[in-house]
This record gives sequence, C-alpha cells and structure tokens, in this order.
Amino acid sequence: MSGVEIRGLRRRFGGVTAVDDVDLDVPAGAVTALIGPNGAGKTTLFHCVTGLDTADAGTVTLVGGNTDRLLLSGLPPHARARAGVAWTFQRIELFAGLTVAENIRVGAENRRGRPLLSGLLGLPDPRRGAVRATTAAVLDRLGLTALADVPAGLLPTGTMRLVELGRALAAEPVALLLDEPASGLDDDQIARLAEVVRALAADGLAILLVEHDMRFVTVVADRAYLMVAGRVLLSGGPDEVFASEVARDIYIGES
Ligand SMILES: Nc1ncnc2c1ncn2[C@@H]1O[C@H](COP(=O)(O)OP(=O)(O)OP(=O)(O)O)[C@@H](O)[C@H]1O
Repeated sequence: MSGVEIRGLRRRFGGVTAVDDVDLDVPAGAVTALIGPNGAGKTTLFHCVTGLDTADAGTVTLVGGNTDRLLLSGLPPHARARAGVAWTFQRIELFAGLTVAENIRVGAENRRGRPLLSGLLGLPDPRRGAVRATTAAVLDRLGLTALADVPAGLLPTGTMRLVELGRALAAEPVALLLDEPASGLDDDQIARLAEVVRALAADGLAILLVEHDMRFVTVVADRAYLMVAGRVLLSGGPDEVFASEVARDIYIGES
C-alpha cells in the first residue's frame, strides 16, 4: 500500500490514554474518514501524524512519495511537510490580510523552500516561476481564480476553507489530512467540497479526514474508522459503519 501507515499508535496524557494502540491505513487514491464522539482521540491521532504531537509508542510511516518508506515518527512537523504530508486545521488559520493567491503561494513556497542566500541578498528567487505556476494551477483547480486578489479575511467561511485547502495542496503533498473540513459550511459548500476531495483522491492523494458530519463522510469517504475512547472499534464502508449499533448510539440525534 502506498499512503500513510499507522501502527500501534499510543498517546497518553497523565491517566488518559487518548490514542490506544491504533492501527490505521490511509491509502493513496482514497478518502479515509476517522469518526467518533468528542474526546475519542481523533485530533490527538491527527496531531501524531502531522508531528504537532508526539506519540508515546507506535509508528507513522509514509509509503511512496520521494522515498519508498519514510518513518515519520520522531520528525518535526516541517520535515513531515517537506516529505509530502499536508494538513488543514479545524480552526481556519489563513493570513487574513493577504490575498487568496498570496495565501496559496505560502504553501507553494514552503514546499520548495527558498535558497537562504538569495533571500537574504534580495536576489530574484530562481524558483519563483514554479511557485507562480503551482499557485495558478491550485487556484484553477479549486475554482478560486476570480477571487485571487481578494483579501482572505473578507471571504465567507466556506470559501476560506477552500483557500486553506489550496494552501495545503500548493505544497504538492502525497498525503492530505483534513480536520473537520465541513464544519461551518452550508449544504452547497459541503457538496462542492465533497466534489473537490473526491477529485483529489482520484488523482492519487492519500486523504485522511477527521469529521463529525455524517452526510459528508457518507458521500466522500471510501472507508471509515470509528474511534471510541482511544480505540478503533470498527472500520468499513461509511454506510456500514454508521449503520452499526455503536455508531447509532453515538450519532443518534445528530444530523
Ligand atoms: N494536551 C492534552 N492534555 C491532556 N489531555 C488531553 C490533551 N489533548 C487531548 N487530551 C485528552 O485526550 C482525549 C482525546 O482528545 P481528542 O481531542 O484527541 O479527542 P477528539 O476525538 O478529537 O474530540 P473532538 O471531536 O471533541 O475534537 C480526551 O480525553 C482529551 O481530554
């Protein structure tokens, strides 16, 4: 399998085992959803993949990409990003004063890095052409070209989420992690986001989604993992997982 392989992952906070011996595959070319009630450990697992948190045990491995198998465990977030992992947060973290294009360009520049010396000397960046091309391609892909020059802070939430996704995509990742991308979106925006996410998976990205919105998960995910109290209780097609007794108990009353 190429994608992200999680094995025996464990993370404790004092007496709480937030992630308890989790195995999970995020294959390339598919959307994998991680679902479960508040406090299940989804965000902790997500952060152990990005490197924003450090697992106490287990491994996270990137399979494919620049190297055949790269152990991500132990690497800081920027090294994981450079290896091909990109993510978006539940809380939107755009530069409000920068335009849509500038925000996306940040992602493209992070990926390519800028030769330190030319930056310090104020010389033209030799990679600027590639950054510009990537930014234009991402704007086009997400239908944001007409908004390229609009300050991100002026956009409605749904569009901001697309810009954040654009910034992640501009890094040309192998694996993409999305933390509650549908939160705060209306039905039309959710449908549009679902289309974009499906198309990205069809292009070969390995996508991991932490999500509460059942409808979105059902439409977009190939496989869902149900996590409760740090453990994966079951996994399978989203319909099958949501139809299970344990999921029905959790999601009853939710949309
Ligand atoms: N930094 C921390 N320090 C102490 N406990 C933590 C920390 N982060 C998470 N926890 C605990 O770990 C458990 C899992 O939390 P986590 O945020 O990963 O769950 P979640 O499934 O993402 O929940 P939600 O859907 O509400 O975001 C919870 O009991 C939480 O209180």
